[in-house]
Amino acid sequence: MSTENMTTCWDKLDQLGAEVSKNLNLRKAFADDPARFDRFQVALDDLFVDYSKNLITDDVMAALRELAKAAQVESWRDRMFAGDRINVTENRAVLHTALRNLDGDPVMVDGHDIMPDIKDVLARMKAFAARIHTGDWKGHTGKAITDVVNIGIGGSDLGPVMVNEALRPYHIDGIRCHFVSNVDGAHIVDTLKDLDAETTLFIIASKTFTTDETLTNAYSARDWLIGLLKDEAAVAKHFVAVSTALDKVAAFGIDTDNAFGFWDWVGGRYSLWSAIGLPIILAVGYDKFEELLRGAQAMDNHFQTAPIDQNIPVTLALIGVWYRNILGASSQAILPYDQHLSRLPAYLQQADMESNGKSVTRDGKPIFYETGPIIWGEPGTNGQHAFYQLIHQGTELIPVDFIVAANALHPLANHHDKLVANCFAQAEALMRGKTEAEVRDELSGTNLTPAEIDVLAPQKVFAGNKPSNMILYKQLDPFTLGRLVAMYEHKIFVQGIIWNVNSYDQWGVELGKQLAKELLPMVQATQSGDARDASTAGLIKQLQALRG
Ligand SMILES: O=P(O)(O)OC[C@H]1O[C@](O)(CO)[C@@H](O)[C@@H]1O
Repeated sequence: MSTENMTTCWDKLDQLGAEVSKNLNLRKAFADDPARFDRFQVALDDLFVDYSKNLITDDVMAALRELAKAAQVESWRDRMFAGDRINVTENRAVLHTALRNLDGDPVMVDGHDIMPDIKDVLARMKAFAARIHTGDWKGHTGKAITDVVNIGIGGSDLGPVMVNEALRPYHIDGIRCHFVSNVDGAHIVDTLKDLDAETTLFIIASKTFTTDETLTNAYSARDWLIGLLKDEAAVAKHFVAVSTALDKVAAFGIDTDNAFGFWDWVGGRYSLWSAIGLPIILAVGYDKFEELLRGAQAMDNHFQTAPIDQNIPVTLALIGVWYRNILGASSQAILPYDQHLSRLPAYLQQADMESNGKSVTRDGKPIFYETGPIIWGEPGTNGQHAFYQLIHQGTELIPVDFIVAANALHPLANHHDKLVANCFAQAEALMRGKTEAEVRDELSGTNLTPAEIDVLAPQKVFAGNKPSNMILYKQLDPFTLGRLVAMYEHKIFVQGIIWNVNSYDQWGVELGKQLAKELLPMVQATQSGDARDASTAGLIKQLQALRG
């Protein structure tokens, strides 16, 4: 990318930012321009994105698209899909897109077509899931499996958790999936409390098979099982693994015939499409998993072929850059009006913040501009009764993604109508606000005194001009969920290119892991903590005192 072109683009955007901050009033912009909604929208079939309620003008969008061109987003995109090693710090390709390239061209890594390997693992997962679902796979005592416990953390947990919650209406009867991630023993103890060892299957999911939390939980699960079934041989029928490190799987004691592999070109937070998706297949069946992959593939095709001005991930990414770098927003709210998407914000926290929470460039130079925003959110309407106050009347600029389905997958149509009305109402309220004149007009009909009105009126003013995207689709089926998740993956990719960071490493998680290892013997009181900094040493002493 040419730094000079980028600088010219940023200068132009800065200038537009000053103009927009001063002059753009969204309520007026809609009143003055009846075509605003028609102009600021992008779609992929029924997946529709209204971005007209953003603090943008045609000039802003044009300048942002110039920025995308200057950053060579399209050629980086093509390099990613082609298997170039764009994860430079780990010298790896980034090919989660190949995992859903179900009927596409061969994808080559080091001269080897990876598509047959991908299809082979899919076929093995399909056959395994069929054995579980039909009861053909028996536990150690000859009973069929009723409960599956996925033990994993981060990317080996959040994706399947989010998808299994999102696809709850598609769950197969007779199989319950549970997820244990936290090293806090409460997580596994609470989960296992109501389970029957004879009918429980554990999936140990870890890309590296070295993650301490996962191995600690895996060993506790093993102890629990052997303790109840009184036979070490039981492990063979109750433990399977998902990993890129099949040698370590074998060392743990799981037969590699019962292991499902994936590859180093799949990033942990991009891995739900790989064997990491096994709990999804067990929960909803292989065919629904394939629909999920096909949805992601549809978004991949769109991302690769739609022109920049009609490209959903590119558009969302550019609008995010506009808020982050020009208008000074530090966070992005993800507000799905869908109870089944309750884990989407947590999933996107890892996807986005672990990818773009960086402060050096791909080639190791310090960065002097803002990169990834804080991602947060909760489903509506619950959030309305909690934190929306701050979005409407607080001092932060918080761009919002509203996400909602036109149709519910449950029979309570009146609930869904209210849900959608609330979702649209929030987007409208944020945009239009309520002026002091409007508030005073309302209060004039009450029996408040003029002095009381003077105090109350400013409290009831909504500044408005608060931005949001509305992401609307027919229904939350596996295909749509696949499109939605891939849309965010590619949004994150585009932003990473513009910010010149490597979105596919995560060195920022290492220091804490290293220090936890050092501190463990001090917490266990087998080593003195006195040499640590005064606060840490003091905390260790205080801990020992409290333990008596
Ligand atoms: O699948 P693994 O290797 O156990 O790693 C789990 C998670 O840990 C991380 O490395 C961060 O701690 C994530 O990137 C990853 O998803």
